[in-house]
This record gives sequence, structure tokens and C-alpha cells, in this order.
Amino acid sequence: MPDITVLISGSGSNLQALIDAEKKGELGGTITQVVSSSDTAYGLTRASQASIGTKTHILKNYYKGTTKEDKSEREARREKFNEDLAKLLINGDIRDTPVDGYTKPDLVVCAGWMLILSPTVLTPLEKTGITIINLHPALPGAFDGTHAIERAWKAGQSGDITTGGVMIHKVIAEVDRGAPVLVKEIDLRKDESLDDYETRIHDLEHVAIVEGTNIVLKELAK
Ligand SMILES: Nc1nc2c(c(=O)[nH]1)N[C@@H](CNc1ccc(C(=O)N[C@@H](CCC(=O)O)C(=O)O)cc1)CN2
Ligand SMILES: O=CNCC(=O)N[C@@H]1O[C@H](COP(=O)(O)O)[C@@H](O)[C@H]1O
Repeated sequence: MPDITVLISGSGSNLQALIDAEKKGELGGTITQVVSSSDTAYGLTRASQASIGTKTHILKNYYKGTTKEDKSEREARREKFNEDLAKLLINGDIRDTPVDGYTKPDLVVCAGWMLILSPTVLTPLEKTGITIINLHPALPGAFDGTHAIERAWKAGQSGDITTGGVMIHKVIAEVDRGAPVLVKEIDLRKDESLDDYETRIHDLEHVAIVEGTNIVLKELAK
């Protein structure tokens, strides 16, 4: 079975959907590790409860000793963060050689990973043959970036659009612009509260993240 690493930054409800699917024999791979960009992410608890190994990789640790004004220094630190993330995923640690017994993932799933991955991560992953996908809570080309759920909901309330949805897409340097693997649409309802729309979107995500991951795993098996 292919090995999956899941990247998270927060609650991990989409990670939980993947864990539950695996438990029910409905996931075409094995989640072998979870990497979080936050050490307070509840997703870390979910992973531990499922006996999945976890690692944290925290950008603010790389920024230590700098201030917001140190723009170029922070850019350099962020590149080091990205460089180390690639090693973490490929070698199992931020070193240059693989950790004994570590098996690199076949697939990396961004499930609420809230940091833009630079080519310093994406290129080594591609060279190593690791596919990376992302769950985006909006339709292709619409509302790229963060707060997509609220932005789509607002556009729905103002009547600009009548359809929302989620997608699973390949991750490329251009944010949220990689080839869609799976798109699921839902209607945007006038006068629906943001909370209610958000609930419908999250329910849809929990189906899409499993379905989209399985589609990619089938592609990899060919
Ligand atoms: N290459 C690349 N990286 C990605 C995605 C991609 O398709 N391509 N998909 C991403 C999921 N979507 C986003 C889009 C934008 C941002 C974003 O803008 N992040 C700010 C921080 C925002 C915050 O901290 O709230 C940053 O500086 O990285 C985060 C996740 C994850 N990283
Ligand atoms: O792609 C764009 N940005 C990424 C993004 O906004 N991802 C969203 O973060 C949430 C994670 O929820 P969790 O799984 O932690 O419960 C979930 O709604 C994802 O669609």
C-alpha cells in the first residue's frame, strides 16, 4: 500500500476523515506520518490517537531573533524552513541523509496546511517522485488563497455567484492553481448564515479529501 504523509496546521477534521477511511479499509494507502506547522494543532492529537507518528515544523522557530522589519532576513529564514521541510518529508528529518528505517511517502496531502510551499520544497519532492495534493474549499480559479469559504459565502450573499464547492488539486508553485483532481459543487443559498454554509462545505470536504486522495493513489498505482 502506498504511504501517505498528511500536512496540517489546525483542527485536522480532514485528517480525521482520512484516518476514519483508512480504518474502514476505504483508503488506498497508509497514513504513516502527520507533519504540522503548529505545535498546538488539534490534528496532532487526532494523529496520536490513531497511533500515527507526528512531527512539527514551525516557521516562527526559524524567525527567532528577527523582527517583522527584517524582511530579507525573514525571507532567508523562510527558505531554510522550506529546504528543511523537503528534507523532513524525503529523509524523515531535517538532515541530508535518510533516517534509518524511514520510508518516504508516495503521496503528501495538504489538509489545512496554511503555508505557501516554495519551489525549494516542491522541486525536491518532484525529483524524488513524491506527489503532493491540496484540499481547497472553493472551486478551481475562484477564491485562491486563505479565507476562501467566507469569500465564496459573501459572493453568494451578494448574488455574484450561485455555486460554491471544494476541490482537490495537484500542488504547484502557483497557489491553488494546480490541476484539479476532484471538484465537488454545492448551491450557494441566499440568506444562509456563514456558519451553515461552512458546515456544508466541511461535510463536503470530508468526502472529497478521501475520494480525491483515492483518485490520485489509483493514478500512482498505474
Ligand atoms: N505552492 C503552493 N503551496 C500551497 C498550495 C498551493 O497550491 N501551492 N496550497 C496551499 C493551501 N492554500 C493556501 C493558500 C495561501 C496560503 C497563504 O497565503 N499563506 C500565508 C500565511 C497565511 C496565514 O498564516 O494565515 C503564507 O505566508 O504562506 C496558505 C495556504 C498550501 N500551500
Ligand atoms: O487551499 C487553500 N487554503 C487552504 C485552506 O484554507 N484549507 C482549509 O483549511 C481547513 C482545514 O480544516 P481541518 O482539516 O484542519 O479541520 C479546511 O476547511 C480546508 O479547506
